[in-house]
Amino acid sequence: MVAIAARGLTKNFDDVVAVDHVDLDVSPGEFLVLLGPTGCGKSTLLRLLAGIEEPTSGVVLFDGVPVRDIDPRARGIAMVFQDHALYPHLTVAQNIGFPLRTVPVPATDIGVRVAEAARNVGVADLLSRYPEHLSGGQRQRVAMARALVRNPSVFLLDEPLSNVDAGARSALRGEIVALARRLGVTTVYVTHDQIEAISMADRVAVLRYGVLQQAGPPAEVYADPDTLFVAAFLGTPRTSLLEAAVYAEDCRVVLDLGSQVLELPAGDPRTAVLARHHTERVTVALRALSIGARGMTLRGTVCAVENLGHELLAHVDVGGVPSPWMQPPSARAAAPGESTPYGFYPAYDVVDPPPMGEVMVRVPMPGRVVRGEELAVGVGLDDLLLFDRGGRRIRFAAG
Ligand SMILES: Nc1ncnc2c1ncn2[C@@H]1O[C@H](COP(=O)(O)OP(=O)(O)OP(=O)(O)O)[C@@H](O)[C@H]1O
Repeated sequence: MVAIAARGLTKNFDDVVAVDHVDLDVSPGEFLVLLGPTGCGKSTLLRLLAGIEEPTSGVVLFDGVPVRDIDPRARGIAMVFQDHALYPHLTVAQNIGFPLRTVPVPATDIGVRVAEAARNVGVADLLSRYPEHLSGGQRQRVAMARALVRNPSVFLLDEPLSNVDAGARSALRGEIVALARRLGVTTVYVTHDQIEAISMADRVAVLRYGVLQQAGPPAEVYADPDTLFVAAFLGTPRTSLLEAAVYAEDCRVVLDLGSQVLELPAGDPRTAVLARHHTERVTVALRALSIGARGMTLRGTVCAVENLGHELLAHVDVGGVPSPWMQPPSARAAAPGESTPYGFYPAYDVVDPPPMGEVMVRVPMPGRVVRGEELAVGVGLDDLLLFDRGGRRIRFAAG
């Protein structure tokens, strides 16, 4: 098992800073997921970690040794990409065994290793087939077996499931994690899918414009985001972002949302911390709320209801001012596929605009809520994630 470390890792392509002073450690045997929107530098960072891209500055270390000083064959890296790129004229067995052609392995061992790799990824019964007779998921399994047949110590995967249909994808997620654990390989997995990241990672590292925003266990990064970007990027249903001004007077602190205010509980030491931000504009990030009293109250009108089967999701217009961070590409007449200045595409795009000035409210089944209904929604102090104008978290706890 190998420990991977990035130190001050930077990669420029002309005037594009694809990876910007990244410091990151991946422990031996860890499953780390690089997460971020398209163009944020995930693939470039992965290639830098593999030593196949030369950094503009900084270094990648494998067990303390610069990866560029290690002979590529001795790095023990297996890579899997989005386009599994199998050889169409070779059978599954021949595809899996292909990397062993260049290593001194006795012919009898090749068969054993191919069979073992195939078994590991669940394609042992497909060995004599050709790639054209495989489903997308099966092809990606074969690509993984081909990568693993050399018994690597580092496994690097770049969006391996994006061409796999939704049904096979969720099964493969679990299998990839189980496989990486069983083989004890240090794994770095790239995705722009937050659900994939959260469900697979030991730790998730969120990137935006090449800058590492936060790295930590998924539950921690989700619940305790350091930046507005992380709060907005992680969350299903999407996190609502509302503009507010802080107003503090004596021991009273309110968040002025424009059409209504949230009065924070007086006397709570966490409230006192916020008083230091008197008159500042902040962004309030709210994950889906639930019905019921929670100290503070937001009032609004139900403007849409989604039936998710196990619950209803009410979009409640609270008359808030949507954060400028959330302007969709349509607001700037961006070309399809273009990212916003904040890198939100594809999480927020023209077809599926973000909830503007709304909050999401979960209504458990059997529940009833209809469009046009007035709702009073409870908000607890712990529900509020606040960010300053630079998108940095304002924490209630002192320090
Ligand atoms: N070889 C290259 N030459 C010039 N610019 C590049 C090159 N490779 C990447 N870039 C740019 O660097 C930035 C990061 O690209 P990268 O492919 O690493 O992002 P990504 O997060 O993996 O995106 P995606 O999810 O779309 O694959 C982008 O702006 C991209 O256009």
